[in-house]
Amino acid sequence: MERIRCSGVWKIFGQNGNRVIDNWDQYRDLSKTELLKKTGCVVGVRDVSFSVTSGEIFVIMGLSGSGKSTLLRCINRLHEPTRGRVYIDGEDITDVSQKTLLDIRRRKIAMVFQHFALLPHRRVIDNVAYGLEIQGVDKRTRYARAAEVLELVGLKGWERQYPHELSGGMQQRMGLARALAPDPEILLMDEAFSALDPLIRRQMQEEFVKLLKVVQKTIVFVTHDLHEALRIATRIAIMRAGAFEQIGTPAEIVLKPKTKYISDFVRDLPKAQFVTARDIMDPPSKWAVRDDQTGEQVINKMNAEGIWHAYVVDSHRRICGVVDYRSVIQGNGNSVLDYLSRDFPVQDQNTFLEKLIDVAARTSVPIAVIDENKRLVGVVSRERLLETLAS
Ligand SMILES: Nc1ncnc2c1ncn2[C@@H]1O[C@H](COP(=O)(O)OP(=O)(O)OP(=O)(O)O)[C@@H](O)[C@H]1O
Repeated sequence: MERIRCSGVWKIFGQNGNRVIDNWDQYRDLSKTELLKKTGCVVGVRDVSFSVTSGEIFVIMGLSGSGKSTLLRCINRLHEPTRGRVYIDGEDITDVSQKTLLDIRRRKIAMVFQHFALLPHRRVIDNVAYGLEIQGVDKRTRYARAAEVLELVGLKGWERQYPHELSGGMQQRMGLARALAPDPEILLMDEAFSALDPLIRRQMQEEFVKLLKVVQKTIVFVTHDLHEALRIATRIAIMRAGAFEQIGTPAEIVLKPKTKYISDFVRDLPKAQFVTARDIMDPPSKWAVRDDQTGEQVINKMNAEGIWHAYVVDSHRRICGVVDYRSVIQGNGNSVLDYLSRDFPVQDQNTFLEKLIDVAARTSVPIAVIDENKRLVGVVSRERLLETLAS
């Protein structure tokens, strides 16, 4: 379900921003400084359109000054877009009164910043309950909820400490707990993990992704760190000079950069750490045969697809085993089950390329890829692995 939609959003800082937009062709080739000199304006965001669906982690990534924070702030109108529309759950929030806007923000949207305002003289649990207090939630309910979200972010046992008694990483969790307490549907996060040192940061990223599997939220996450973006994103938008240069899944960004700018960005990345089985697998239909088929039918299928192995699945798409071309063609069994071998490599669809390479090195059978219900969802062949590595 679509939660957020930005349509042709511009943010120009300075007077007469609309005039700059109307005459953009005239200004597009100017540097930032030249534009400022000529018009007194600075481009924050330039004609950006995208939508984010429920459950997504949409990461806006780009170098300093590319417009990430400005765009994020346009989503909840902390910055008033100069032009364009922003829809939250289908409602055009660029067109609502200040009162309605405040109400939408309070009910649906929370923001998490790199540095958030702690209340130093209040205990951790008071800090987390504070947002609910402002909303007029009664004391018992807000403290029960605060305790619940503190447990969720791994801070159970720290409720009665003061913020300064917590490490940076724990304070960041506290910030997250505070944002989660009112149960917002949308979280806007601006460099939320940037203050953490690398090891803790990585741990936070992993926990964050895990946490989001438990609490379904829609996230827009700003970062200047490409590794962070690739690790946590469902989709990434790379910004450059106020505009989107490319939007795509981490694998699309890494494997199919659309412009030289992006390919320069991703050139030295260890691809194998960001591409998963899901990104490169062939569809299961190419490799799967049903357990009630005859040997002849299976050979026909293997000939047609040009494959040496076929995975045999039951009516629930669960794998029964694998058959290889030679044994089926040389054999005289009736059913494909007569040739079944249960010795095959199988991996979860989220397995990273680096692990798949290890697995492929130990077997000649293509790797079966399964989902959380253990159903065959694809196959990664040796050819596909080599192709990906060479790309
Ligand atoms: N309040 C403002 N007034 C004038 N110009 C601004 C304002 N806020 C941002 N800008 C300009 O808009 C452009 C985009 O800034 P923004 O802060 O969104 O970039 P960013 O990608 O978030 O950068 P960083 O990673 O450094 O925070 C920059 O050129 C900046 O100078």
